[in-house]
Amino acid sequence: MIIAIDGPAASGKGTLAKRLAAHFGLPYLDTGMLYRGVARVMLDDGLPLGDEAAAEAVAQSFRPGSVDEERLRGREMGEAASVVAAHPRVRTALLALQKTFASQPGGAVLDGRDIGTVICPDAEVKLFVTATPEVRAARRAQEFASRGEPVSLDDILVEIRQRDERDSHRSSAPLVVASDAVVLDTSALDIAGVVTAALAVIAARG
Ligand SMILES: Nc1ncnc2c1ncn2[C@@H]1O[C@H](COP(=O)(O)OP(=O)(O)O)[C@@H](O)[C@H]1O
Ligand SMILES: Nc1ccn([C@@H]2O[C@H](COP(=O)(O)OP(=O)(O)O)[C@@H](O)[C@H]2O)c(=O)n1
Repeated sequence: MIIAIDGPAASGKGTLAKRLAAHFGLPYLDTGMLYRGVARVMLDDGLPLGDEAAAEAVAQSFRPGSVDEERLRGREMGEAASVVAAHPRVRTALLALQKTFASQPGGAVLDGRDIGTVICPDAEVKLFVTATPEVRAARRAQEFASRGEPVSLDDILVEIRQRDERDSHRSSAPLVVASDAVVLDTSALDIAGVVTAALAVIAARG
């Protein structure tokens, strides 16, 4: 079974994806880490994020796990990832790796922005996980604070809105709800509630 999870920043995609992967014993790929990784290498090498050809070259040789995850989770990395992710050639360069991961025997869980629309259009289960920008900003602010990176809630809200805007309006694989996805609004749900709702959707799909 392939479970495709998409949604905007800090909606709880990764949290749900990990829980479902553990529940069903499936491998899990956080595809956002690929774009964060490409952006990290660009920044480390002093390359401008807007240079599509350079970003494509980095993406073509990028190996998941080659950059310490801690260096990908920082506040500026979500924004930087969203800039390189808007380059069509970067998306093409990362396509095969994601499709190969998804085609493992037994299936897989992937989360990102275009899993149900581009990477796994035939996934048995497609979930679009969302929450209000205010709730998502509060969750992310708490996450940064617990990592020792305290931030202003207002600043995080502005950043989340900017990222939503860029991810939803780019020409290549924009963030949209797949026509056959089930939308899970997690604004008023705790993590256990989201997992229960997702398992109910999966059970209903047989
Ligand atoms: N339903 C929820 N209620 C409260 N906090 C949540 C919920 N889902 C996720 N979180 C927390 O919100 C933050 C962002 O979640 P995460 O799964 O990383 O989101 P995404 O992968 O969509 O960016 C994390 O700190 C996570 O623990
Ligand atoms: N499948 C994906 C995954 C991420 N991305 C991009 O990568 C950025 C970071 O993704 P992420 O999933 O790690 O970000 P969060 O939702 O965790 O904040 C997003 O804002 C997107 O621009 C994408 O374009 N396609």
